Amino acid sequence: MNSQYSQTSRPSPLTRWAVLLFVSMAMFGNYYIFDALSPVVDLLQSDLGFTYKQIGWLWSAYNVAAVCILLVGGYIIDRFGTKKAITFFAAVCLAAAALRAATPHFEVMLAGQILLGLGAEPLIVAATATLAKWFRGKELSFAFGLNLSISRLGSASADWSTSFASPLYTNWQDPLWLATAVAGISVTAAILYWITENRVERGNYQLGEADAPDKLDVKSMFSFSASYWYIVALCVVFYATVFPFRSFAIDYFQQAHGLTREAAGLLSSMLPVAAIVATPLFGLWVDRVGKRSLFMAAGSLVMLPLFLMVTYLPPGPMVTIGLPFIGFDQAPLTLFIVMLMLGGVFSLIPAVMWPSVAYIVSEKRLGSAYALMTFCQQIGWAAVPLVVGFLNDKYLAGPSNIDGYIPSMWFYTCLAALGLVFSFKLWQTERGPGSHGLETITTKSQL
Ligand SMILES: C[C@H](NC(=O)[C@@H](N)CCCCN)C(=O)O
Repeated sequence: MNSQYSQTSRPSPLTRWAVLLFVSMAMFGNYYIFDALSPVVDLLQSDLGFTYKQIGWLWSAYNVAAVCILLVGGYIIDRFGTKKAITFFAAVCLAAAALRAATPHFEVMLAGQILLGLGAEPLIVAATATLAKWFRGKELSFAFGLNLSISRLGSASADWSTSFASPLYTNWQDPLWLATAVAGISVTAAILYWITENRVERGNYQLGEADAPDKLDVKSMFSFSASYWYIVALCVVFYATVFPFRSFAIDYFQQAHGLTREAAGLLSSMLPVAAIVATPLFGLWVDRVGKRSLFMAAGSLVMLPLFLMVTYLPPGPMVTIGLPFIGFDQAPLTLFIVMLMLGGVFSLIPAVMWPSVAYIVSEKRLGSAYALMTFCQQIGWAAVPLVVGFLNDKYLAGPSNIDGYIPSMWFYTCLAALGLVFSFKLWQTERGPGSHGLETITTKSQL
């Protein structure tokens, strides 16, 4: 791969890290906009009379749109290049955020979420392609880890907005306008990346081409190995559990556990906060020791009891949670521990799972492999909020009937159990003759 680059004419490391910063800022905005809906769930209900089912639809609309665009997103990125694609998709996200904030009508908000799905997921794909282009043969995994950390900071900031922007939470609309402003950061960062890459191109530096990263190759998609499909299956159930749980978490902590919005936001932010710190560290660790499928199985095992723990365990004493500059509040110890554990799993599994595909699939099919994996992920992730919204409505979940949340917690647990089965099957396969080296390949073994 390095042969693609002319070593004498490569851009400086400073330029590379500047590109990482700009692309990561674009991702920061992307993740913030998506997560900004969670802290206003109760306001959408009280101010606008939305049901849980409608709110479930708002999230699922994002995924349905993403599924559709993923079929052509790779082509758009390849055809127009990453700098134009990132800027274009960031602008789509900005328009989506504005549309979502503009009117109290459910249909308009739904259109905003659809537009967000059309912009946000291809932006993530384009960002991955950019990192591959700029960091291949260099610090690629580390760059991915840092990129994911900054993205998660976007998610955490949306949760923290319940504290640092608490005056906005007197109505459903102002927090969504704040998200629109953050989308402006994404567009600005994308333009800065465009300018940087233009300068590099004018300076006759060579970047090499990224692989076509996420173009869906229908013909070859069914010929991947069993290990690949176990990873895809784990990816589907893992994200179909964690992302919807996160989407409903702030409201759930408020309604079922009586927390203030600030405390619920802080508690929910434990998930991305843990991931910000731990994701690159887990990546470095796994690179050193291998044992990737074992790590995935261990993560799935830790996740299994967590939703039942928040449901059935006594809340325990109130403890102070929070961060300097963001704020502090009180939350039950049990919830705090569960969120930290979930944060650990949310760091471990993505840090191991996505790079593992690169060991299983040949480089020239990596784009199709990631596209297919993301495509399947979106379908699972689209379906679950609908089911959870349906269960919460059916069992009349709310502050006066907190048992109404139990069915959805069991539903998450069943998904987590499936994740454990798939990761265990992967571990079995990778310890046998069908192994791809997930357990054995380490940075040392590749020297
Ligand atoms: C790396 C992975 N990203 C995804 O799964 C994206 N397809 C969706 C992210 C949506 C967050 N707004 C991750 O974040 O773990």
